[in-house]
Amino acid sequence: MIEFRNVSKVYNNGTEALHNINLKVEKGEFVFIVGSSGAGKSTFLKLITCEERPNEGQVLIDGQDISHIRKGKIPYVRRKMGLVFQDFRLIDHMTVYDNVAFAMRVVGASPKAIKKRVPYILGLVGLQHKAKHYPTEMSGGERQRVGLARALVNNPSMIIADEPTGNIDPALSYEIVDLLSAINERGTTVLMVTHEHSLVKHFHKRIIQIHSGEIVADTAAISKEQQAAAQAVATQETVAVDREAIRRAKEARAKADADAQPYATKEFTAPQNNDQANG
Ligand SMILES: Nc1ncnc2c1ncn2[C@@H]1O[C@H](COP(=O)(O)OP(=O)(O)OP(=O)(O)O)[C@@H](O)[C@H]1O
Repeated sequence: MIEFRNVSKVYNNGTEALHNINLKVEKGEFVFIVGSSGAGKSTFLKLITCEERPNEGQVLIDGQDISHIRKGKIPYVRRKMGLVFQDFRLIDHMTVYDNVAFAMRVVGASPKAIKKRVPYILGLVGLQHKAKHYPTEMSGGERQRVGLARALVNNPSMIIADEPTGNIDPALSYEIVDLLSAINERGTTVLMVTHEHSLVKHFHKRIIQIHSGEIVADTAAISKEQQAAAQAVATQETVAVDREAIRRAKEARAKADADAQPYATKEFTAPQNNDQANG
């Protein structure tokens, strides 16, 4: 579980990137983080990965306050996380297999464990047949699947992805988010920053919108009871759910959809067309 308590981040040059952020992401959630360029999205992720520290407040991972954690302890926190980057960050002179195996070697996995695990993970992302290829011989979508395999190989409890589809063909972006969804369904928490409103519209996930360092929308702002009832409605498991709860759930779902709607329309703008969209 990830929790932000009154978190603010000011960079050394005086830029306040985040202001008084409060939120919880429960284990197993899938969250899109959206917002215009400079809103504070990457800073938000960097506070989770301990790349940056907050000036105020606390960031908790599974109940552990990591805001002032000692440098030597950071690798232990990061082992809970699989990181996926916009620019893939693969090692070009290593094969796909070795790129993924390398992530296991650095945490001290045995050769036997590596030999067993890497082919399994490559199978999971549909790349077992490309194990001997080099990243430079692959498409952007395939490279990002290698990036996902590397992020997953040490069995993290969460995937932190900063614009993972930013450098790939829009059609292939869906494949990547499909894969992230499948991974999420197996219990891994997913946090994904994106500028692609079509993805956010297509995949019905929790959406957190950051604007000028503050959370201005969060579609999870419905009660647990309403979420459970909404789920029951969606799966027709209505036996134990009373009619009033169902009605409230439907209302909550409609409100959540309405809240999510701006992301599918002109109000949610990618940074490259900000001027156009705002003008
Ligand atoms: N290392 C840094 N030093 C100083 N200011 C920074 C630093 N990193 C980010 N900022 C500033 O903090 C604010 C938030 O930046 P951040 O990178 O978190 O935004 P973002 O929403 O991820 O933007 P983008 O979508 O363009 O990646 C911006 O004003 C940015 O210029």
